Amino acid sequence: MTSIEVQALTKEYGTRRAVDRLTFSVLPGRVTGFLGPNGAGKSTTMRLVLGLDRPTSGTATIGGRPYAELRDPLRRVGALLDAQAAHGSRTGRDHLRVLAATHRIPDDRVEEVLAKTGLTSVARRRVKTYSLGMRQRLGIAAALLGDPEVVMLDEPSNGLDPEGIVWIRQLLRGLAGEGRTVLVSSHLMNETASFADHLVVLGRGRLLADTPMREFIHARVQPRVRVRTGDSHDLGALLAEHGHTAVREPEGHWSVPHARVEDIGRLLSTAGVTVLELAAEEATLEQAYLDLTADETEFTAHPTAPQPQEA
Ligand SMILES: Nc1ncnc2c1ncn2[C@@H]1O[C@H](COP(=O)(O)OP(=O)(O)OP(=O)(O)O)[C@@H](O)[C@H]1O
Repeated sequence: MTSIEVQALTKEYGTRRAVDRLTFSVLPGRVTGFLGPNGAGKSTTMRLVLGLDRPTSGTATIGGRPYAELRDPLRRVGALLDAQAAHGSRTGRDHLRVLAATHRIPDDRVEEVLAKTGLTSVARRRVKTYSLGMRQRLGIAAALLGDPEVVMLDEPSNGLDPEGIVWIRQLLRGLAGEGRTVLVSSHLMNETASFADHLVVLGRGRLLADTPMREFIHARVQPRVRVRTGDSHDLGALLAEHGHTAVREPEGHWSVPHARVEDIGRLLSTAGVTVLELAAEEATLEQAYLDLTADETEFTAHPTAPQPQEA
């Protein structure tokens, strides 16, 4: 199957380095989440992979060839970069038929992707009447038209309603399950956590991480046990006797880092403590991501300190 290979890829706009010596691979059979703060270089990298922009140096290839050299590119690579790209005065169906005709793709396939993206009932409407979510679906339908081995989607969940978000998750998992190479950029961490197997994270054009998602989270955020008790016990002292450092949170519960829920539960039960809540707090992708990118964010709102009131 086909991988995307990015090798020492660099793109400068004037004096600004948007992409800085990036090297990574996107492999088949899994969904790779492409993350990074605003302006980190995700869209630029995707544009370079798709031959829409020329690198200053380095290479980006698909199955060993630059995009421009692919024969029948729509059948090899499907991409959604900008959901607004469709012609507003065409119907959704006609937009796809025009694309299909230029690649000798039969009209039956247009009907298939309309059905797959839930657009059959609105296929006769002009694109300018479509909501943002419907345009996203149309962009995804266009990306899937050639039944490509490689699928690249820039912010595909943008504008989708909750049902659409569930749909895209299943779609991405399905594409990877069929052995395709799937690269998806997103700002939504919970979303990305629900569909990605692997992550590539950029900050200011540089590679910050290229790792399986589980490893990415567990290397940065420790799982904790959350406990709330009914008694006014000094839980901190009790847990300290057993080698745990518990922290009392402002909301009133206790957090016990590096602990297992089974051990804490047994310990509290033996001590006769009334337990109201006991849960394993899973580390989240959002925590891990914010930890990694804290210093890489170009646009950060700094809270201003309150100024002394003038008399
Ligand atoms: N055509 C261009 N001309 C000049 N600068 C550009 C151009 N395209 C992108 N840039 C700059 O390159 C940097 C990377 O932008 P890019 O859009 O690739 O980031 P991104 O990670 O996709 O951001 P976002 O999450 O906001 O979409 C930014 O500083 C951006 O201003």
